[in-house]
Amino acid sequence: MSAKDKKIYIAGHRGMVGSAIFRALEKLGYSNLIGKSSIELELKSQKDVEQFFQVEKPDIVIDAAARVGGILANNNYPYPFLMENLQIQNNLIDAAHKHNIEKFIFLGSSCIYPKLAEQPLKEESLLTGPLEPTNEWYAIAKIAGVKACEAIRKQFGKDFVSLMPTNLYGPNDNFDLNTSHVLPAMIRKFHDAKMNDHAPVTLWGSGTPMREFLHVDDLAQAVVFVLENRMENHLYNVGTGTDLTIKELAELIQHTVGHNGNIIWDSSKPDGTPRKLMDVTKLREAGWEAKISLESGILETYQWFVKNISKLKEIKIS
Ligand SMILES: NC(=O)C1=CN([C@@H]2O[C@H](COP(=O)(O)OP(=O)(O)OC[C@H]3O[C@@H](n4cnc5c(N)ncnc54)[C@H](OP(=O)(O)O)[C@@H]3O)[C@@H](O)[C@H]2O)C=CC1
Ligand SMILES: C[C@H]1O[C@H](OP(=O)(O)OP(=O)(O)OC[C@H]2O[C@@H](n3cnc4c(=O)[nH]c(N)nc43)[C@H](O)[C@@H]2O)[C@@H](O)[C@@H](O)C1=O
Repeated sequence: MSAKDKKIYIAGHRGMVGSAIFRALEKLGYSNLIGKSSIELELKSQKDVEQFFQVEKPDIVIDAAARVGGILANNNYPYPFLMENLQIQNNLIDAAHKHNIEKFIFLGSSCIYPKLAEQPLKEESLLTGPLEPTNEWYAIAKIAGVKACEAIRKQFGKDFVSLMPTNLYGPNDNFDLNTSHVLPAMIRKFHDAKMNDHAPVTLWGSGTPMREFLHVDDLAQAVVFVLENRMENHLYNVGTGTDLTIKELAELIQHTVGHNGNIIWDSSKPDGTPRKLMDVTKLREAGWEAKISLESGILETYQWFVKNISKLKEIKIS
């Protein structure tokens, strides 16, 4: 069977990451892709996941399903960020193992690394120090996923790989101001303020933390690369290798959107980790690197936001 005819299940295919992976594979001619919404398949249910694997028998699984959110959502809802992520990934990883899936790609996040780890963050820094408190719940779930895939690889020699992307953005992002990450939040806040006679925009924290941003279509290319190659290691960072301060990001988005008002920094909101720049040497040496500049990525995402403003998703957490 040609690789492009293999049955590939993309868990979370309606989300920002899953939909980008789906688009990328479709464009390359992969003809047997499956996705299920959370209404069609509740991934927290072990029974339902097991039944799905029995019926569908996928060859390859990409896990882009998770409880995801920005700094405030992570800080305010520790239980779902820990428990839902453990449940979803445990069910998928264990079913993939039992059903002898030939390749499994697990998506985690740069927050798995210790808060004060040496920068740029190398894969070897995992479990060398305390985590950032605003997202330790989510990070612990993701670390468990990385370790489960590593254990299966070590004990059974199976091709289970974990990718740790930096902060992502792009089409189908979450623009809900209570639960979103900073980049979509800034697009929405500056756009709404521009429409409101260039009213002031309130942003969170001090503006001094540094973050690295990767366009989700670049991440999708990294996933395709890992899908098409037998990787030497179990864990790879995915990023651009460059970062900027939150204040610099605000200025870039303000300029792109065309807002002329003031920016107010709300110091009652958390800054989170001071810096989390990825060392992407391992994946670059294997043959992948990011291509989309932050400037062009933000412009394209802003255009997508304006076009889709009436049908944006709202992510509520309880
Ligand atoms: N966004 C970011 O900045 C970053 C994301 N990542 C990782 O990328 C992955 C995807 O994130 P992203 O695309 O941003 O997240 P989204 O919130 O956009 O998408 C998550 C997807 O997971 C599905 N899902 C969530 N819970 C369940 C459930 N209980 N049962 C079935 N499906 C479920 C949702 O399905 P439905 O829509 O049908 O409800 C949704 O499609 C995650 O693993 C995340 O950790 C890593 C680094 C940064
Ligand atoms: C991907 C990653 O995402 C999260 O970590 P984070 O990077 O800290 O999250 P963030 O994007 O929400 O914020 C980045 C910075 O930006 C500042 N900030 C300013 N103004 C707004 C604002 O309006 N909204 C938000 N959300 N942040 C704002 C904010 O105060 C912070 O200093 C984790 O959930 C973690 O689990 C994870 O994996």
